Amino acid sequence: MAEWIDIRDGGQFLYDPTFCSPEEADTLFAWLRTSIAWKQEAVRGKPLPRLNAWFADEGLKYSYSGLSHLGTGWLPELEEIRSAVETTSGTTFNSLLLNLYRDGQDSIGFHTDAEPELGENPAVATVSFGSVREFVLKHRKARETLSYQLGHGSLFVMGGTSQHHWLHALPKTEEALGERVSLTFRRIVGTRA
Ligand SMILES: O=C(O)CCC(=O)C(=O)O
Ligand SMILES: [Fe+2]
Repeated sequence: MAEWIDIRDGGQFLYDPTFCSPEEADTLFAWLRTSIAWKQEAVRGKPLPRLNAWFADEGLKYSYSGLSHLGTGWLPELEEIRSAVETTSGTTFNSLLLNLYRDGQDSIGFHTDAEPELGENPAVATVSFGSVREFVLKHRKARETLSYQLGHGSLFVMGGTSQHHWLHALPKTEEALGERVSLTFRRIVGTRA
């Protein structure tokens, strides 16, 4: 059973490399590639170096890339993963941002997931499929970085005060890598329509 690990300044994470069995992970990865309407979003006119999709509880309002969205519900497959993530992480989630990194040149730069609509100490749970990618956490003030190789079928949860003190990123790499999909579950609070 994966355990929570304390990091500097009240941050916490949990890593479960065998969250999905290899067979489950293969099936879900193939399903995600073909069943999700992936879109390249642009922020201030600049295309993001990855593709995205969103799901949220029906009627839930949230903003993303500067646009307001209204949740329209879940697909059964995603609901099943959400429920397993909730059990392992001991947290509940009402929204999901999916990322598709097409190759090693797709990435996400250092940022926090500290949007006000996620509340004071948000937990963000990431399930990974496909190519193994490096996930880096960097403390805002101390010279400390933590690096994890997020593998096919793994679960990584950031919790506690992580989003106040730590930035995270999925750096570009020159390695010839195939696709990776990440499912990032979040809980939006206090914005119900
Ligand atoms: O793909 C990942 O593992 C990280 C994605 C991320 O940080 C985000 O979507 O906010
Ligand atoms: Fe993030």
